[in-house]
Amino acid sequence: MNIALIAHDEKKQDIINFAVAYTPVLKKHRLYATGTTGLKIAEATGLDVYRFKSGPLGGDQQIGSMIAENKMDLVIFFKDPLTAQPHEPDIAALIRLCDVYQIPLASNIAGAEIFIHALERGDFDWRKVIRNRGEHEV
Ligand SMILES: O=C(CO)COP(=O)(O)O
Repeated sequence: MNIALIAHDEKKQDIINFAVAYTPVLKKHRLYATGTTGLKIAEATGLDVYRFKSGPLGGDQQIGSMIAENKMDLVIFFKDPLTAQPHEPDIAALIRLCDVYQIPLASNIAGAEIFIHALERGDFDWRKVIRNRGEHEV
């Protein structure tokens, strides 16, 4: 599975803790991240993470582009609900594309923990079918 990992600054420690706790699961998948999030996860876990640009510099849009191309299976995006971001339109666009293409999105650690167990159980294997068809459902 291709998994995107993203966190705003106030949530970076959450995503590091999450990635450390679930390194054995995450290492079985292809990981993508926005710039700073990816760097911090790689440093903390040793996981191989493909890093896009930092969020405010277009990273959310790059991940959105992968969704539009049917190349992203799961998005874990720990948003900071208490701080205004300079790139709110990009964040909204990424979330919107998850909804357009039915891509599972966890926006906090509580949801992400459920996702990771679901991933282990194979609950997201339907994504392989959709991806291998080469086109989205919509
Ligand atoms: O801003 C972000 C997501 O909207 C995250 O970007 P960074 O991972 O580069 O901090």
